[in-house]
This record gives sequence, structure tokens and C-alpha cells, in this order.
Amino acid sequence: MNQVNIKEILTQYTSEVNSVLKEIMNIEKNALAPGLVKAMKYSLFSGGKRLRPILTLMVAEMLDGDRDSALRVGASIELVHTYSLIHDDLPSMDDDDFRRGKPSNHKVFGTATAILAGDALLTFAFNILSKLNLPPDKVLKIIEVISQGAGHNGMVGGQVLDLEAEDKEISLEELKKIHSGKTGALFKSSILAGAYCANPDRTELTALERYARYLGLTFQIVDDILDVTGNEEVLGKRVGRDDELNKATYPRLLGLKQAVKEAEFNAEKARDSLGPFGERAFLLKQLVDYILVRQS
Ligand SMILES: CC(C)=CCC/C(C)=C/COP(=O)(O)OP(=O)(O)O
Ligand SMILES: C=C(C)CCOP(=O)(O)OP(=O)(O)O
Repeated sequence: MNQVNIKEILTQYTSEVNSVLKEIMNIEKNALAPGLVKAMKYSLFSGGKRLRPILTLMVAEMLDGDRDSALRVGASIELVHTYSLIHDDLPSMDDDDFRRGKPSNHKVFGTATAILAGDALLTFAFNILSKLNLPPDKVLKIIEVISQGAGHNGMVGGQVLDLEAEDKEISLEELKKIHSGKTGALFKSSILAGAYCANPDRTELTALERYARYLGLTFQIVDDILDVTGNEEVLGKRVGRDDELNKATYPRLLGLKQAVKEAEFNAEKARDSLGPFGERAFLLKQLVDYILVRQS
């Protein structure tokens, strides 16, 4: 299968994820604050590659897990991810006016509503997870891996380090820590939560953790590179922002050429991690290549 086919497959998965998101977000009726629901839906349905839910689904499928549950778990993670984008764009954080090809949430609804829309998306994600049709021990495990990845030792912690590193010289090790936290941690949650929709054994979990570590890093290095070389219309967000904000990034620390090499190195490691799954990991391997050469 080549790159064209993986794109077709991703389109199919994206539309399945979007259907579940639509069903989950059918919450206008009896809404306490209709304006809040509007703000939540605005960012959630502004596009987005849905990579995290797709990962959840692919892992669950590979391990013969419960597909319907994986779709709901993935959708919950997309709510968490969307909250993080809304907050990331706030004036007190990266102060970005565009996201997913549209004005950022706070530009349309104001800062207070944007903060609250993010809060509500995060909270709602866990409400959806509490209603999963899986055995209670699996539901708890899924909640554990998602809350861990999203929280103080994961995405939120990484975001704090990212903000603290502005205008500073930091080492490659420190940068790796930032990227693994702010981006890698939720990738890991998506992958492990997909595994817990099945019955993974220790070897499989260890392999998937390694895959997640390297895939998350690859993704964020490519994101750093695209902020230098990417096209705003295709990306749906402004480029050159990292430089304006004096952000610690791979191209800034290593130069563009070496940053590309680092992305390739991590991508190779991600592919290697899938060894124990053999042919069954075909799509997860294709996804690595897609992320490595992505333009949006
Ligand atoms: C708790 C919060 C708010 C976490 C934010 C995590 C996040 C969106 C990282 C993206 O990094 P980025 O700023 O490099 O991405 P982009 O280029 O898309 O703005
Ligand atoms: C972690 C980062 C770099 C934020 C953007 O993530 P995506 O590139 O997955 O954003 P969407 O497709 O969901 O908009």
C-alpha cells in the first residue's frame, strides 16, 4: 500500500470519528448556556486531522479490541486535544489569531468564553468516558492513561515548560522533555487507551509505549519544521510564530537540516518499535510515514 492509500484510509477514519463527535456533541437541547455549546462546537468542528482518535482506533483494531468503544474513547481524546488548542491560542499563552483555518476561539467568543469552552470540553471528555460500554477495570485504566497524559506530568506540564522556555537557551534534552510533555503525552494516551479497548499483554504495551514516545516526538519536530517551511493556508494556522515568540524548537536549536534528520531518526525508531506486531502493524507504520511527510 502506498501513501495515496493511507490518505484514503485516513479520510475514511476521519469521517467515522466526525460522526461520533457529532453524536456526542448533540447537546444543545436543555443546554444551560447555549453560547458555551456554540463555542465548544466552533473549535471542535473547524477541521482538524483527528490523528489522536485515529491512533486509538488503529491500535484497538490491531489488537482485535472493541471498535465502537475505541471510537468513543478517541472522540473523548479529541475533545481534550481541542481544549488544549483553544487554550494554547489564548493571549496569555501563544496568542494566536488563527487555528484550523478560522479565527481562534477567543477571537470569536472572547477570552472568558474561550477559557470556559476549553474547560467544558475537557470535563465533558471524562463524562463520555464514564459511560463507556466496557468492563469497569478497562474504563478505569483508560481514564487513568488519559488523565495522566493530559495533566501536570503530561500535556499541561509540557505546556508550562514550553512557556517558561521562551527567550531562553535550552539544551536538546530539555527541548525533548517539553515536546514529549506538551504533545507526546497525549499521543501516548491515545495509543494506550486504544490498547485498553482490547486485552493487551505486557510485551504489546511496552512496544506501544515506545512507538508512542517516538511518534509523538516525530510529530512535534515536524510541527516545528512546518512553522518555518509550511504554508499557512494548508496548515490553517499562522507560520513563523515560534520565531516571533522566541520559542525553543528543533530548527532553532539544531538548524532546519538537522531537525529533519532528527524527525527521520525518531520516525525510524517508531517503526522499529512495532516489531512485535509484525504485519498487523501495517497501518500504524504507514501513519509514521504520513506524519513525517505531512504538510498540514
Ligand atoms: C494545556 C495546553 C494549553 C496544552 C497545549 C498543548 C499544545 C497545543 C501543544 C502544541 O504546541 P504548539 O504551540 O507548538 O502548536 P501550534 O503550532 O499548533 O500552536
Ligand atoms: C500538538 C500540536 C502541534 C498542535 C496541533 O496538533 P494537530 O496538528 O494534530 O492539530 P489538528 O489537526 O487537530 O488541528
